[in-house]
Amino acid sequence: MEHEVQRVRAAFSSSRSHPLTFRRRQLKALPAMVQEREKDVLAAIGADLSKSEFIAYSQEVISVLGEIDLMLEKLPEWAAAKPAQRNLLTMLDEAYIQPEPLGVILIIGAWNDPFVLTIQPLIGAIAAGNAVIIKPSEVSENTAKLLAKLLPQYLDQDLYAVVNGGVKETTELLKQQFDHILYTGNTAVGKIVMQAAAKHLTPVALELGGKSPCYVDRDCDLDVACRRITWGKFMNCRQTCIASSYVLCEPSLQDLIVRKVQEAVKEFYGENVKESPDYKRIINLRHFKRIKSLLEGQKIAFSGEMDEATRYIAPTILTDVNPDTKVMQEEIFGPILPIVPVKNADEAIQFINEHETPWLSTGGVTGNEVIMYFMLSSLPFRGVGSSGMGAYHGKHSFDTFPYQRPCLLKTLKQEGYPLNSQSKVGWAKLFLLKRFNKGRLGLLLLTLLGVLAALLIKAGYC
Ligand SMILES: NC(=O)C1=CN([C@@H]2O[C@H](COP(=O)(O)OP(=O)(O)OC[C@H]3O[C@@H](n4cnc5c(N)ncnc54)[C@H](O)[C@@H]3O)[C@@H](O)[C@H]2O)C=CC1
Ligand SMILES: CCCCCCCCCC(=O)O
Repeated sequence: MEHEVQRVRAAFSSSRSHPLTFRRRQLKALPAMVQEREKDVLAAIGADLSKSEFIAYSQEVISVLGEIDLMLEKLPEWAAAKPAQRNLLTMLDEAYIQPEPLGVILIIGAWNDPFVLTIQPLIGAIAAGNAVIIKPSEVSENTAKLLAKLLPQYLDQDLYAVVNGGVKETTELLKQQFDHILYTGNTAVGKIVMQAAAKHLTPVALELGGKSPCYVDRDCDLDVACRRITWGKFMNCRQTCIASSYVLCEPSLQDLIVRKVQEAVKEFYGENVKESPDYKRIINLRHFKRIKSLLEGQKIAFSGEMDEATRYIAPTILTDVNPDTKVMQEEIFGPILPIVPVKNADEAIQFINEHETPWLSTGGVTGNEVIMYFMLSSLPFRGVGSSGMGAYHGKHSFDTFPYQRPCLLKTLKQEGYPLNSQSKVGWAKLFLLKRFNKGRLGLLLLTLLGVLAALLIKAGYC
């Protein structure tokens, strides 16, 4: 492992990942890979998560292709140095902010959307000029193996490496020094990642899990609301971190919501959900048993059907759910929709605020919608509090993976050091502190004085 990280670091030290032409070439290789090996990519995702080709493409491939197009279009603008505002003391100097590659980035992916959650951060890291070690989740092993096979065929093999393996390998990787780590996965492991990173003072972006509350108001269009909740909640068997976890509504709406979600399930997946090609399975037996245990003692208003042999859990709705039960305490990450009755919107807000983040301070918010903000690259994809820190997608990836290096290139003419006299400190105060040059007239005078002083300095009179 150490050798692999050193190999990638040596490639980064050669600086060949820096030029924009190189970054563009690497970025362009990714859609080529997706196009030429589309069948393999969709088959691997399908084998891991039983997603049909249509669904795998729309959930995992489209946003990757969109992200690459955006990066290619915006790279020259985002990577360019940005002029910084100068003050009277630096009027003759050059001041700018230059986005610089950080170095070697570690990307640790999760299994639930194994392609997009690994490749989308990779795009940002490449665009920002970094070298990258990619650690796909071992749980989605088909996608992990395919990435290890394909990426070296399309990308620079020394700068971008895939490391496969389980907890042992990830633990070993985390002992190495990186310049940034982006981890997607559960909160408990997020803490392990952050502890490991702290040893090297490595910055982290943690994309973690949590609860995503969904409040259904009496005045909303209930048909539309229930269709959207159904789509987000049961897509990928709700193995999606940002889909609604539970519904809060007035008691009088509860039965209506059950009925309308039930209707939408029938419309989306047919009479027999188990036979629907669009309905997925739970990723493994461990998660199947965990989700099953969440139903103990609950009032099941719809379905609850399960089949351990095929890890099938039907879209299931629980009503009158007690907030103190396990299903409301843990992240569900499965197709179970608890409904918790509350008196009104105020009580819903109070309920959400009393629970662990995401509270009303959430990583993201959607109104009249679920999930879809993931598809809009102009919005940062992020958690807050216990659902994580740091953001990526589009420009936000570009603000995460390079660092913004402040650059001040000073003229050689203006030399006033050392600042060791009362009069020099007086001049510095006058030039730098607003409260010493209050009032428009004073400011104008001061500006004129500054310009005059600057011209005199430039002309060599001082
Ligand atoms: N905020 C976000 O963007 C997203 C968050 N998630 C969250 O991810 C979770 C589901 O993924 P997981 O089951 O955690 O995925 P997982 O079991 O695949 O773990 C994620 C990664 O962590 C590594 N890992 C696991 N245990 C480890 C340990 N003890 N030490 C070091 N590394 C370890 C694995 O090798 C893997 O690469 C859910 O909580 C979900 O909410 C999922 C998707 C998106
Ligand atoms: C139009 C399809 C939208 C798919 C969104 C996929 C979200 C992936 C990240 C997650 O697991 O939370």
